[in-house]
Amino acid sequence: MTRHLKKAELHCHIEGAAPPSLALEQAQRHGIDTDGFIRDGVYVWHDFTSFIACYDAVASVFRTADDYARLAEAYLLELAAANTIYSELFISPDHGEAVGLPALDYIEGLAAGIRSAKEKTGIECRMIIIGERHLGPENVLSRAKFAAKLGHPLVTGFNMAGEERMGRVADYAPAFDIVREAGLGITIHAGELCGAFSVADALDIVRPTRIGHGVRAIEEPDLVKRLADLGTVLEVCPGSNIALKVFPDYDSHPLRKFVEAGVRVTLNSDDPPFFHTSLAREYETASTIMGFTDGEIDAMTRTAIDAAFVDEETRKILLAQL
Ligand SMILES: Nc1ncnc2[nH]cnc12
Ligand SMILES: [Zn+2]
Repeated sequence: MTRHLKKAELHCHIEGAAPPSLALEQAQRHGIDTDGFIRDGVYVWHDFTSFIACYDAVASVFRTADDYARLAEAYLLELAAANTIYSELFISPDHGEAVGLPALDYIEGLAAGIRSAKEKTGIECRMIIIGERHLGPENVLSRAKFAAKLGHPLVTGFNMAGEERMGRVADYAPAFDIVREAGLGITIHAGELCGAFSVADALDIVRPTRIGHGVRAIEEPDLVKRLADLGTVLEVCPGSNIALKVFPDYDSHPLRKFVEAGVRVTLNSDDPPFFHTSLAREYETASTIMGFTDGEIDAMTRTAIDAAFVDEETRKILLAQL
């Protein structure tokens, strides 16, 4: 039982956290037909490409700042009810803009939801701006420039997500140079759809403190050692990896091997309802299926707080709660 354990999450995409019930309500409110992407109350996709198409369709039912406030608050209240003290949300203003919602309104809507959840439960939350890799280097660069200039107290980092098989990390290097210069925290999706070379590229070129997934680094023992030596934190999302068939089953999942090799790891849900999971379920799976002790799981939560993109005063307050 992990119900009693304090929890923290570094890797969850906000549109990917929308339960189908909320997406259906939103679709009804805006008169959008959901037959193409929700069937029998379940999101419809079968591989990474169709997952991204489904994600984009779900995102399109959130159209106003209030819609995004509602979504962020609902997700954070669910996390807080599961004993979660900290959440980092990946936000992609490109999804707002795709339905005519300006980036600043998108962010202010999310911020309102975050503030409301904090008032109700005390949960602390920060936003990480996403550049979507499949929108191309120019798009990611302009999103990085936007993030660097924003100066919003709740926006503390930058990440690149999306289609990892498109281009090489080097194509996106200028975007990361800009956000690094601006002092934002940096994390990047790598080693999920692509192999160890993608994680090595990320380390060489982006020099992030954290990597989203990173799990396919396991294919290269020297790279695993490099991650351990550098202290790079992996945002591991086991349920997502199984759902997307990065690994066939939990027995083949490398989380335990990373821990044994001294790599710093955290537990995350990624896009919970798409993958029939939740942060609470990831914790429970780590315990009951992957065999981690409460002490080992607590250590992952502590690692998440240590690696969180927050100011040191907030980190101290969060650590004191563990
Ligand atoms: N698992 C994932 N990998 C890459 N991009 C994503 N966007 C949302 N979920 C993602
Ligand atoms: Zn992700």
